[in-house]
Amino acid sequence: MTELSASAPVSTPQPGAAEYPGLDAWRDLPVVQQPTWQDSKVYESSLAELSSLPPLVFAGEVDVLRGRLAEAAEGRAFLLQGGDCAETFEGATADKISARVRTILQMAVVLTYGASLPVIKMGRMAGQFAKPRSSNDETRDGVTLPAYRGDMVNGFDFTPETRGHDASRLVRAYHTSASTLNLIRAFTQGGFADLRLVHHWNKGFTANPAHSRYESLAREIDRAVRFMDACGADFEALKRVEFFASHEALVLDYERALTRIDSRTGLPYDTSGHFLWIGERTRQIDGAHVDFLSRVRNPIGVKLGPTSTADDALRLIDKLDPEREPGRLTFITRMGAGNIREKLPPLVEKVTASGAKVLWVTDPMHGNTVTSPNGYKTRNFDDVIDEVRGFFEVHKGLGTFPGGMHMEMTGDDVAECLGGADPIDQDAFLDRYESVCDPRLNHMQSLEMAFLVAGALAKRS
Ligand SMILES: O=C[C@H](O)[C@H](O)COP(=O)(O)O
Ligand SMILES: C=C(OP(=O)(O)O)C(=O)O
Ligand SMILES: [Mn+2]
Repeated sequence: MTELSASAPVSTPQPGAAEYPGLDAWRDLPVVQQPTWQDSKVYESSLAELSSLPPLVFAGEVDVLRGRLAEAAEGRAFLLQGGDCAETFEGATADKISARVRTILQMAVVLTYGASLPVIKMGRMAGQFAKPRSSNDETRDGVTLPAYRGDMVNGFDFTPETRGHDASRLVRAYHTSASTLNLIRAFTQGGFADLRLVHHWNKGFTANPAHSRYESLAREIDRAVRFMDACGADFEALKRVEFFASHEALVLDYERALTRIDSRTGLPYDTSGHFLWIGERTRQIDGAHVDFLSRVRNPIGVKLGPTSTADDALRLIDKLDPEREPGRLTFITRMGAGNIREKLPPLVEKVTASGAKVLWVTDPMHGNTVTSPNGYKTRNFDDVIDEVRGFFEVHKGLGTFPGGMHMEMTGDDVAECLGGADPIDQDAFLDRYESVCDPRLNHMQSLEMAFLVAGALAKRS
């Protein structure tokens, strides 16, 4: 875990923010990866505005999700969590959002059908606008500027104006999340996600091995659906899907301003998303992020990289899930393909022995980032697959449940990760590398991954 020195934000409780004992305790703790806003007046007024805006998600939905994740922690469901490394304001278009949702629905169908397990569908969407970085600065051709930290903080263009930390972006992040979530809700509740459209989701994508495989699976599902239809089955349940929104809870002022007291329970919920996770760079046990998230009712994830010890995991459980409530805590392991078989077993063993019921999820992306010879941040599809295989092997060996996967993926035909059945090579990066942060699996690589995981899940039983 990289430690950056804390750059203390100008941070004070905002008028109108929800009152609840302890919600501001994080302000007195060491904090890393926070913006240094350039204008304190804009900062104050942006937070005051955020505090008065409606919640993005409803606490009741958050509770439903906690129940679903509890099922996964018990081995009766599987979590599929995917989306951009960094969403952008510009990228929040109907086409791009629908392609991502479609791809997640397709992956979910592959997994549900192949593994006969309910799949919890969750986007790294509608809020994934802030990035932790390994360096505060970026240098290009001898010019050094602040690193890009996500559209919630600064812009990607390499100019001093754009790279300044502008707090009015917090409000734009909220509105972009709201419109993204609105479209997701429309798609998933308004007919687009109807399982009878299983073929339709594949339209517009070029023919290649994963797509043909998907087509034959869709034909099988179609036949089954027609059969059930002829038998007079009720298809209401197939018309809509549950889809949850998640992001890394990084900029604590934003998360705090969107925290509300639920009128039903009187408890605080961070209403910026259903599920929030703490990143590998901000999971310090005595730090601000862990403290703040310990105080909200949402289900929480924590990324665990290769330096994580079993003791770290146990202390995180004590702090974030003292009641040992299934569904409350998810460990998202991102060890790297070369490490997972050695580093994961002691963590899983000790956590299991402690009696805690956490959900184990694999993020096979973040431990496998490399630079291509032509200078792009990339990942080899083979390494990503190898980490997934390692994750399944370890859990099989220990008799624990491999409960989900966390992917950086997109519905578009980009070229950012190397390899796959219709292989991407580094020359393709020149035209089709679009990510502003980490490389994502493209539509086809994502489907291919879903087939692989469905096979591994099916083999378990
Ligand atoms: O997802 C994010 C990246 O892994 C993280 O922002 C670090 O990236 P960097 O090493 O390019 O800063
Ligand atoms: C920064 C990320 O991951 P990690 O905290 O695991 O490095 C991320 O998920 O984009
Ligand atoms: Mn990333």
